[in-house]
Amino acid sequence: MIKTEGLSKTYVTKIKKGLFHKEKKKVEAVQNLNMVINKGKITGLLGINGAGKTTTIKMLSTLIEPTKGTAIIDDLDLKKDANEIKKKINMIAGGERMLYWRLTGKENLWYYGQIYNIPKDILIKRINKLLKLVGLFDDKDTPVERYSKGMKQRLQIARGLINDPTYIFMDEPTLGLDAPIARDLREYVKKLADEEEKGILLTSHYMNEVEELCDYIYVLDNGILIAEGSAKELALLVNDHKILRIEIDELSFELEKAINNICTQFSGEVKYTRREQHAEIYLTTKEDVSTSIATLLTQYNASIKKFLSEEPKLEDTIISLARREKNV
Ligand SMILES: Nc1ncnc2c1ncn2[C@@H]1O[C@H](COP(=O)(O)OP(=O)(O)OP(=O)(O)O)[C@@H](O)[C@H]1O
Repeated sequence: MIKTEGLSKTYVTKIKKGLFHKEKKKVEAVQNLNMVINKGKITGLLGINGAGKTTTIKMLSTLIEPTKGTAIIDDLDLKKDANEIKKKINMIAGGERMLYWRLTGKENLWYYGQIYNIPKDILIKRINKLLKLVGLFDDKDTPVERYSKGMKQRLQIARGLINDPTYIFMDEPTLGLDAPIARDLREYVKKLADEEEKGILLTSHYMNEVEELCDYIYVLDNGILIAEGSAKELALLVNDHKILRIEIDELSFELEKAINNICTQFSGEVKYTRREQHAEIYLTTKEDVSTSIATLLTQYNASIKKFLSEEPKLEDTIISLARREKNV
């Protein structure tokens, strides 16, 4: 298990003021973060741009030192045991960084294996296993410059697994990939947690990806942890209304009046749109009124074309949470 304890990072940069004067500027990128990452689970780290996600991953990967606080990784302390921790972790970033384009896929993995001092016989077996895992075995002797975007990204995953890490930090792993390739990658990520028991920390701008993959989510805003929970739990924190989207063949004024009554009763709002062939009803209420509305539609013999009870989207939730913090 990884447990961060008051993990914090303040960047100090100098900005030019006039010709000869420089002023120090402090950015509190991450403040007092307490978070848990379990083995065999995918933990999400979300936030709008500049929230502190990459900084958190860089600290956990021992690339930058925390200003305050620490993290305990199994029994090791991030600040004191960085060398031991490096063997247990790895980072997978989106994009095409960290790969050597003139080397083949296999040579890239060999190079990174050498950095970790992995014994030759183990490394050969592991490289073959990883190339098969990410579906690149047949292309192992092709230079990376001839790989497609998706192939490069799959090689990134293999590179991130070369030291057989217990914990993997994935920063936007599907960034810029086409939908089918991204879907395949999500499958790999799921497999790593479910079948290989890896503990994964994932940041992503794609909300559907986070909703689909993450067991537990932490939400950062301006470096501060503002919420945590499963996607459903987070949605419940801000979305206190339910949405019903209905389409019927014909909307009589009596039925409209009856729906209005229910709506008033449950402090809701309703919008009607009459079209040539059908009518649309968009209803938001504090409580779930789907059963009452369905009963009403049956009573009035309405011919129902669509009846959708919508779940609040995680993206709306994150934006609402961030707004709630700023009181806007
Ligand atoms: N090396 C640095 N020096 C100074 N400030 C930095 C540095 N790196 C990041 N920052 C600042 O720290 C804050 C957090 O940045 P970080 O990159 O961790 O956020 P993020 O959530 O990953 O953002 P994004 O989604 O845009 O990648 C931002 O205000 C950023 O400008």
